[in-house]
Parts: sequence; structure tokens; C-alpha cells
Amino acid sequence: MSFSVHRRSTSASNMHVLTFLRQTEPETQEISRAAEVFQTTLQVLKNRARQRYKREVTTSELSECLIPLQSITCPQDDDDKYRTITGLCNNRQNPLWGAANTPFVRWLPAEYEDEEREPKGWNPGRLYNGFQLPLVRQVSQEILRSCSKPSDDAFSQMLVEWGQYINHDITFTAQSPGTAMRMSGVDCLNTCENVHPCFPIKCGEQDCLPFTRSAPACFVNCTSDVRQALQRQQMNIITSFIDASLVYGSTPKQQASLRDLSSDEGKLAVNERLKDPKGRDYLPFVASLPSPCRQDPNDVDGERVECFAAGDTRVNEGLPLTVLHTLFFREHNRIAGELKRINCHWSSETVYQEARKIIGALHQIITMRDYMPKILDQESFDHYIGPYEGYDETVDPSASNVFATAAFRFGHPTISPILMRLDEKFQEHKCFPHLRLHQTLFSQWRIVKEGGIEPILRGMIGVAARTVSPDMLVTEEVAQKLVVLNIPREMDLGSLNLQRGRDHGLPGYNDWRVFCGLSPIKTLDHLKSIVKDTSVAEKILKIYKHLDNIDVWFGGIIESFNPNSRIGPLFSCLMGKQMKALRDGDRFWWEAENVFTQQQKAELSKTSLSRIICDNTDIKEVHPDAFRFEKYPSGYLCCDDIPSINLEAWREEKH
Ligand code: HEM
Ligand SMILES: [Ca+2]
Repeated sequence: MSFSVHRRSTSASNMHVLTFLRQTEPETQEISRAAEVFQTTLQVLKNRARQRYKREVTTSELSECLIPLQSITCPQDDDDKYRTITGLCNNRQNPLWGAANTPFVRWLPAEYEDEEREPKGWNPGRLYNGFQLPLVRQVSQEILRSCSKPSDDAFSQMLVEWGQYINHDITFTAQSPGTAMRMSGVDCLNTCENVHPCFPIKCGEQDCLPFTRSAPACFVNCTSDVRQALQRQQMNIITSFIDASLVYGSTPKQQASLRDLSSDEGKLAVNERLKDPKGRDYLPFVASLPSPCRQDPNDVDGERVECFAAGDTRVNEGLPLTVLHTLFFREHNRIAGELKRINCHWSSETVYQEARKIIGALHQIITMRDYMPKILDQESFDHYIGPYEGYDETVDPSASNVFATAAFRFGHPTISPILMRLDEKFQEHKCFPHLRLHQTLFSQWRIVKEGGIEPILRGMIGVAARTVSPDMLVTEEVAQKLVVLNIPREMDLGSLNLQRGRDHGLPGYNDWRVFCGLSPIKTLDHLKSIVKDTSVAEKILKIYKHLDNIDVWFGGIIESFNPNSRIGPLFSCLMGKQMKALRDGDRFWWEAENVFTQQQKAELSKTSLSRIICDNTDIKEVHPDAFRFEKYPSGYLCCDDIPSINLEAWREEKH
């Protein structure tokens, strides 16, 4: 089309020409229209706020949302030796990548019922491929509990526990805060209605379990994708990097509260009230009360045991988790002590940062070298992760929504219903017998009053990973008795995972298969070949009615495992992709250039979880690979024979 601009004198026609000249491609028009809607909405809100507060209110004040990007100044080369606590500025071009309190990235766009924010299953009459989505509770109760998986006892319980522990270094989804509830005037614990932020799990006609939606994330980090920007995104409140943020925290305030700032040794603060039976340190108690942690019911007059404080607030969720936190907190202080001895001239800050840097590296090595190859088969590992080839600043290391909400939850069906506690000979402890899982949640007093961390830790390395029993995929204990933080009613972890996926609008299982280059499941026979259990496949089709409607977490866990791995093809892809991004997109990855010296790297390679156990507990014999299971004493070595890091490689001459 051609047109000519006639000079006319009226301002109206000038206006017309200007608008005309600004018209561009249809795509751009669409985007502009969308932005217009967004802007108009903001304007309406601002006007309301102005009326209410009787003054001008800025957009950022209005929502406290729009962090001005230009206000982030990254440290210059000299001050850039260590990671920031928030993860900001790891990538100098994209300082928000991987940082705490930024949105999960989407590998596929969300599918909300109203395009923007309503979860899947929000509107009762809504059909997907001609059918309503099944109730998550029905999927959880009728199928999850009747699937079977091949069992093997090559690995120890530690393999399961490390999964949860290291996940707490990578993702923590923000929940809708109390203010959201106050704004809408509803209490999500006591409603069966879908009212933001409540999205209760329906159990029958009248009954439901409480569920609060994840908090929406602010409009940052997604400037290039307007659809994403306008859709509700969820927020990761911790650094996605494997950087031991669960030891040190993800905010300056949290970090400061965990440090021992009174001494010059660069240590973490220890529990002032209690020591373990051999005089070793416990994590400090949290200062703020009341705490959700339980007390010994048989010792009502005894000393109160509060919740422990660590870099991640979920530390008290279960005993094995608390044990791993305790281990690395002690390891920090042990390393800090050594470093100070070797380099007396180092300031407290230098000792702290150098110890923190080493602890971060240990988390990376144990995860990538020892843990991941047991979760992924060799072929998938090579395909999705491959050898390290240096820092790649074009890789976004942020955690993806599907990883946090589905893939890394592959571990939930492997949770053991029983926690074994073992004595020095790795036999069931006479004084401290095994516990049912629900007795171990928020029960820190059992560490303090029942023999320290050792009996539990021996159970983690000396007992085979739960061999999933054929009739219970998600163990009865978490299907019925899960106490979730302050939610008083019994909870069902399978339902929570499914509801969370729908809350986040995750696309279905088949969409993700296509994303990963796998063929979508279109027939019952195909499904049977994937699940390798005819009756389960039939049940799935009966409940879901359409194969494209299968929820992604559910589809991922019912796939039969790849040979020599703990997950099927879909989760191998999603886990592999994420792990690669966490490694290649991390400027401070332990193998990256100029992070450690060659000599230091050689020393770090000698690390093992077993050595860390030897150095920080009373355990004197270990299997060299803490994730492998062999029945004691076969394969066990005396701690003296387990290699350790020589910190002399960190010696620095005083300038
Ligand atoms: C006793 C053991 C465990 C308990 C009691 C537990 C419990 C929970 C609970 C209550 C949630 C929040 C669910 C929601 O509302 O969406 C959760 C989230 C999660 N869990 Fe577990 N879990 C355990 C072990 C594991 C293991 C072994 C893994 C992985 C190998 C794992 C991976 C995850 C992941 C990835 C999330 C999402 C985290 C986030 O981004 O917020 N969990 N778990
Ligand atoms: Ca982290």
C-alpha cells in the first residue's frame, strides 16, 4: 500500500498522520494493544489509590513490584570475588538471572483458564478436550496408591534425602502472603470455594483440603516476552544457583542473623543453649516465637526445643533434612577454623567468604558428580548435561517452573514411611527405635534428646532407599498424615503436587513430552508401553478420559524408569536441562576459570559426603560413597581411609 502525506493545516489531521505513521506490523499492534490494556489497568488502580490516600501514588509504590532495574549496580571486578548473597549480578548482563525473589522461568507458556491467572480446574464446568479434569484427590487416592515400581537396593536412603536437601538450594516457591487473604477477606483454611488466593482441593460434595495459591511474581525478568509478562508467574524466593544458599540464606538480613559476628573467625552462629552428647554444635534456635516445632510429649517440664535456624526456613520439615543442615553448618565452622589457622592474617570476612565458597563447591560436586549420575542414566546424562565446557553467559540459570513444580518432585513417591535409627554397629538402635514418618516432621527435640544426629544419619547411610512397595506409590504416611507447616488438617502430598501444577497453569504431560522431543501418548497401547503396567494404564485413561489431559507431575512419575536410573524419559529431559543450566550459567561454578586455582580444584575433587560425615560427627566407619547401599560392614571403610581436602592449598602469603 502506498500513501502520500498531504500538508494540511488542521491539528486533527496531523494527529491522524502521526498515528498512521506509527502503525507497524500486525504483531506489534497486538502487543501494543495488550500493553495498553495493562497500562489502563494500572491507571485505574492508581486513580483509586489516589482517591484513597489523597495524594499521587507511583506505580512502584502501588505494588512495590517494579524493581527499577537500573538501580541494581553490580560490583566491579575487584569486589566481585565472591557470590552475592541474593545471587544478583552473577550474570553481569542480566543481573537478575538466578537471583532470589525473581520469577521462575517458563520453558512453555502457562495455560490459565482465563489466559492470565485462573488455575486449571478453577471453573467447574470447564472442559479440556471435551472432559473435565479429574479431581486431584481422585488421581492421588485412586491411582497413585496403586502403582508399582521396580525396586532395587543399590542405593541408600541418603539418595532420597539429598534430593530434598539440594532442592532446597535451588527452589522455594513463594506462597500467597497473608495480605492477599486479607485483601480478599477469605481464610484459605476454612473455605471450599475457589476465591483468590484459595484453591481448595475438593474431596467430595462438601469436603475439601485447604490449599493456598503460590504468590504471583513481579513484572521483572521477562521483558522480552509480553505474554509471559502479562500472565501470572510464580516466584522463587531463593537463589537457584547451587551455592549453599540453604546454609547461608538468600537475603543480607538472613545472612547476618546466621553469622557469628562477635568473633573474628568467620564462623556461623551456634546454639548457645545446647551441645550434642560429644560437645559438638547444634544449629541455633530461631529467635521468633511461637515456633511450629513440637515438644517431647513425655517431658512436659523439660527444656523446650525450638525450631532450628538455617539459611532455608524448611530446615525443620523432617529429621534427615535437619541432619544434613547440621552437617554442613558444622563443616563451615570446621573449614573456617582451619583457614584461620593457616592464614592468621585473614579478616573474619575473608575467612567467612572463603569457607562459604568452599561449602558451595562441595554442594556442587556432591550433586553433579555423585548424585545426578544415579538419578539419570549415563546416556541421558551425556545427552542433556555432558562434560563441562566453561561458563556460558548466554545461559539463564534461573529455575524453571516445571522443574520446581513437577520434575524435581519426582522424589516424593520415594519418601520412606519409616525412619530407621541405628547404633554404632548399624543395627536398629535399642534406645531409639524406628519412627513413622509423621513422627519425624517438625520434631527437632528428637535430635537433641535422642542421641544427636548420629542415630538418624546412620539410618540414612545404612538403610536401602525405600524400595517402593507395589501397593503404595506415595506412601500412606504422606498421603494421609502430612502436617504442612501451620496447616492443621492432614494433608496429601500427591494432591498438593497436582494442585500446585494446576495453580501454576503448567501445560499437560503430552505438551512437555513434545517439548522434550518425545512422542506424545495418543493411544492406550502407547500408554501401556510407557507405564509398563496394563491395569494402571487402563485406570489412568478411565480417570483422565483423555490422554492430553494428564497432569505433568503425574505423567512424569508413572513413566517406567530408564535403565539404571530413578526417573523416566520426560523427567530425565527436564532434570537434565535444568541441571545443565545451573552449571553452565553459573559464573562461580567451581570448575569455571579463575574461581579456584588448579591446586585447589584438585583438593576439592577429593571431597565426599562420607568424608564430611567423618569430619563432623561421631561416626567412625562409612561407605566411601554415602549414596550406595551395602549391608554393614561390607564395603565400609574406617574414616582414616577416606580421602580429605588439604586446605594448605588455600595458604596465602601475607602481603
Ligand atoms: C519427608 C520427605 C518430604 C516431605 C515431607 C516433603 C514435603 C513437601 C511439601 C509439603 C512441599 C510443598 C508442596 C506444595 O504445597 O506444593 C514440597 C515441595 C517440594 N518437594 Fe518435597 N518433601 C519431601 C521430600 C522431597 C524429596 C525427596 C524431593 C526430591 C527428590 C522433594 C522435592 C520437592 C520439590 C522440588 C518441591 C517444590 C519446592 C518449591 O519450589 O517450593 N521433596 N515437599
Ligand atoms: Ca541456591
